[in-house]
Amino acid sequence: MTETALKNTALIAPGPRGRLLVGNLHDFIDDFLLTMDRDFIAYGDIVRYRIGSRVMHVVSNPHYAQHILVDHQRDFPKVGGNGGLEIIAGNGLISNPSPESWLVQRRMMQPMFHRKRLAAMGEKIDAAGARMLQRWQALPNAAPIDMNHEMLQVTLDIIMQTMFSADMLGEVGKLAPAVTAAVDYANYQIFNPFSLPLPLPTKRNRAYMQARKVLDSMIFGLIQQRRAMNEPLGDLLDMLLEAQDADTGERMSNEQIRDEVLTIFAAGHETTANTLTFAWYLLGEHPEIRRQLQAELDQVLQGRAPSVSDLSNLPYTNQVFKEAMRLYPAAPITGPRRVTKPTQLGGYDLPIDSRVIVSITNLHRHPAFWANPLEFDPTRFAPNAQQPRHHLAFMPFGAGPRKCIGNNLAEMEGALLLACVAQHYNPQLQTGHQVQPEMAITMRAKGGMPMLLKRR
Ligand code: HEM
Repeated sequence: MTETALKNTALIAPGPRGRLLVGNLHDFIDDFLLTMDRDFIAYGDIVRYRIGSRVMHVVSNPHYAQHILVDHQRDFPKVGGNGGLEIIAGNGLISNPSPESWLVQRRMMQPMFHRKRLAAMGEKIDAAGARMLQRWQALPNAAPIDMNHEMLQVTLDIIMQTMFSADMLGEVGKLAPAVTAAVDYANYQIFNPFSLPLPLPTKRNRAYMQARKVLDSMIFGLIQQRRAMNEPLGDLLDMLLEAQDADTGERMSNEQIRDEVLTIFAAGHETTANTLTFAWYLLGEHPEIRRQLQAELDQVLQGRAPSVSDLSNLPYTNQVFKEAMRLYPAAPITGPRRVTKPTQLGGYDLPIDSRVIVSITNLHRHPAFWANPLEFDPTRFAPNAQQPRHHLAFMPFGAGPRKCIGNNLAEMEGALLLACVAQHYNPQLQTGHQVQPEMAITMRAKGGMPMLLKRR
């Protein structure tokens, strides 16, 4: 069929009615995750929304994800100017909307995240896990903790260790609270599109500007200090400084390095921490699965501390982490893409210049691709149990050229931290707490995850 013929037969996708001027914005602000879930059940794999005057579709089918993110990705570039992560990461890899300059950046950064290079950082990850356990040893049995806070602390420790070498960690201690303040501001901006512009000195704006100042001066200081050193330290900062465009030999400017450092900070620790937090909740609710995980750890490790090099011998541990990512993907949607060519998906028209988002949450729970989709069952990922399903029915790290660059690091640290904790503890949700996921740039547990840290 020609494009014109396609257009003539296209239908407008179903979706909830919006309000007069703002369209469906209020649904997203009220509860983004609930809206996506409810409308998927009510309307199906493509749902049409209106945000102000702009049409946006949320798609929840792996075939459509393949079309948008992989096969025709050039026709669906990532959109800039959305606030959110861009506020922190500027022109960093995750938020750069220009396909040309993004490609140069991606080629420069890809080798940093190669499995072999990351394995060389394994000791730093092992050490961060050991530090967490040491901290916990001082607590009494069944001490009440916020598991989300604990997981954020350890993943931040890992990203600090791998990004900056240990001798600089004292200096960068101030970085973490400034990143948290900037992420809070970015999150507020997403759900409050009519908030007062930055130059106006509101309390919130001033707090953000202050955090931004700390981040800039500290990162530029570290870059300057490192450029003056002769010895490479082998951390991510070194790799950013050394990264070169293979074709032109060009290196990154200080501003670009600052943006990439903040991108890796912002994209690289909360995601893994939130996944682990939900994994502890799931394991607490399913003691039989936790016991199976512990049996594997006991058998393979024989009581010694786990290390990154053990992970290839811990298949069930890896499966548990994957299944937690399936049920609670830390990035529940892809960033919005712009439709630049007349497109039909599933018989519905996606108009030019409209936006399209892939719902990772809905793909991961799609009843056509998963048996008992809401059940926590790590054996779905056992090598001998792979059901014939579309490979994008599970895509916690996205797909296509803009797939997560940190996926290997996330899987490595996720499985290692699961092993570290499960070897010694049976964390249990505190009685009476209702777990509710919420969207805050990443998917996180609303109000944290109050648990009792029971020793095994
Ligand atoms: C469980 C942990 C993680 C999850 C679920 C996750 C998920 C994702 C997803 C879905 C995307 C694609 C977004 C899109 O298509 O719009 C993405 C991109 C990205 N992620 Fe992750 N991520 C995780 C961990 C990490 C880590 C550890 C790092 C770095 C240390 C990282 C850095 C990035 C970057 C830089 C991009 C942008 C890639 C590009 O556009 O070329 N992520 N991530």
